[in-house]
Amino acid sequence: MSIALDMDAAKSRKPTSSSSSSTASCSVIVPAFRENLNIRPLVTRLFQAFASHPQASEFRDAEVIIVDDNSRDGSVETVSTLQSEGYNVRIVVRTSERGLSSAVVRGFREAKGERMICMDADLQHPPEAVPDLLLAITDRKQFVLGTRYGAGVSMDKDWPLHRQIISSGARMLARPLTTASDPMSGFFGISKRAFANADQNINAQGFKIALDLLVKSGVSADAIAEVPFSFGLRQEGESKLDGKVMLKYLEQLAELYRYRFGLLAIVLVLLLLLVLALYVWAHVVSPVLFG
Ligand SMILES: Nc1nc2c(ncn2[C@@H]2O[C@H](COP(=O)(O)OP(=O)(O)O[C@H]3O[C@H](CO)[C@@H](O)[C@H](O)[C@@H]3O)[C@@H](O)[C@H]2O)c(=O)[nH]1
Ligand SMILES: [Mg+2]
Repeated sequence: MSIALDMDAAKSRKPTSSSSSSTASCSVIVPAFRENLNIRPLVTRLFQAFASHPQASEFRDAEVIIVDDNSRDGSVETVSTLQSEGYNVRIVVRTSERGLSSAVVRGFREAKGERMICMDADLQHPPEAVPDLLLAITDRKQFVLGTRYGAGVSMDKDWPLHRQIISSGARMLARPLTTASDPMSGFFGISKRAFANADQNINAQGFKIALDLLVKSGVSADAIAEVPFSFGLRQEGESKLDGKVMLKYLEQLAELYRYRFGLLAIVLVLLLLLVLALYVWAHVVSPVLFG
């Protein structure tokens, strides 16, 4: 078996496909770093979900692209075995770049599908929800967001409290940029066309690529579909989110505020600071000084 670095390791078809793999109606992009143990269950569950969907023919040519940052943990070999079993999955191994968002962008650029989904490798995003997410991308809805805050869905009760708090804070800070309920979600989809609109301006730092694309693709609020899903627990391995990722998010926010509001961003920040100062004065300083 040959391992191609920074290029497709190989290609093949999913077992039930009878059509050419040179075109794909749908692409599923999976950023992955040290996810070998999750790759087989992810890929087999995805193709099972396509095959058993009432509109299975829509997914005849579906492809899965794993964008791996040189994990060297057996992921390439696992993909190769899956290919030999007939699954239309390939792996891009990047050797000179690192990072979740840039991996996703690379996958979107490689994708053949008109409709594209991004999902994590660790099975926190249910593969069974992918067909409906893909179908939610239409001419009118160019963006689909898997949301953890919709009716009837829940965060896994074991998701750590500190992650829930960080996530809510991050969501609040993004409010001025988008009306979407869960712009922090790593489970989302975009049409090739909307992605092309954003491509020149993407900031592929950090983890929050959906937010960047929401702002830069210029999709209007009514062109965003939302599909609730239950956010599960990572199956194998460890989360890669750390303090550095959170800092990158603040940098990204500053850039997006500038992008969206220009000079007004500075006024907005000053206003926020003023409100904060007034609050501190009224609730902390004034009671101490004047009783
Ligand atoms: N190629 C590549 N993939 C990466 C990298 N860092 C993380 N990934 C992959 O990106 C996916 C998500 O990484 P996790 O480390 O599992 O992130 P998380 O803490 O669970 O965060 C997820 O949920 C957040 C919402 O709470 C999302 O905001 C975030 O984007 C992500 O989906 C996994 O498939 C992981 O292997 C990287 O540097 N390179
Ligand atoms: Mg995870």
